[in-house]
Amino acid sequence: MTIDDEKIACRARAAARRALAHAAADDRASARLAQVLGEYAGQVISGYVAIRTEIDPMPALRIAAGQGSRICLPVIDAPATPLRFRAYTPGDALADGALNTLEPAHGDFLRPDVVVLPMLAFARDGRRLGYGGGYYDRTLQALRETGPVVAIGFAYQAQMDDDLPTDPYDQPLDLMVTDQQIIDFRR
Ligand SMILES: Nc1nc2c(c(=O)[nH]1)N(C=O)[C@@H](CNc1ccc(C(=O)N[C@@H](CCC(=O)O)C(=O)O)cc1)CN2
Ligand SMILES: Nc1ncnc2c1ncn2[C@@H]1O[C@H](COP(=O)(O)OP(=O)(O)OP(=O)(O)O)[C@@H](O)[C@H]1O
Repeated sequence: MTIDDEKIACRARAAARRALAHAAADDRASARLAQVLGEYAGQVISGYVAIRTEIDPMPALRIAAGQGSRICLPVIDAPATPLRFRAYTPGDALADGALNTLEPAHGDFLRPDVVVLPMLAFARDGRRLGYGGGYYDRTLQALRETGPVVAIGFAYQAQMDDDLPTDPYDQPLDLMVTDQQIIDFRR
């Protein structure tokens, strides 16, 4: 199998585990994410609007907004380009974006200090696998080239896969928050 085929197989397995975890979800993961985001109170924090069975970061983002953080959401400009981030107040209306996503139609473009990002699978060492668009890989690479940024993965523990295939361009996570634990890969 090529690495691309291995990624496709790993995505399919992780999606099935994620769907099971999503059906049984409680609010433990949200509480953990809110706790971690509290350490970045007052900073610019990017979230996402959950699609399919992704774990929902909005409850924690609302709490972060209440702590003086500015929230933003990813906006797709074009295929194979980094995401941009638009200011967002939790509860505001969203518009249809590309690839079945929802995104802010207006608002300032911000550079996030913290990026909370979804995934299909992660490994215990901070590697991550997304849907295959390479959007977050390109985006984190660009952000890391221009200054500090903290990449926080948010997922169900069931999405862990230590054997997930990785390429040299895959951008690692700094922190991982799940329904069961917080892992800091920086130490
Ligand atoms: N919630 C969320 N927002 C996100 C991402 C994500 O993974 N999750 N992204 C992370 O990169 C960016 C968008 N990238 C995406 C890449 C692929 C698909 C995707 O496979 N979508 C479809 C197929 C859509 C179509 O072709 O119409 C699907 O839901 O099956 C979605 C978003 C930015 N926003
Ligand atoms: N930093 C980068 N610069 C240029 N191309 C990149 C970069 N990162 C990834 N790519 C390209 O993006 C494509 C998809 O990458 P990959 O399969 O690793 O995405 P993913 O991690 O599953 O998705 P995402 O990052 O959107 O969550 C690959 O063809 C890869 O060549």
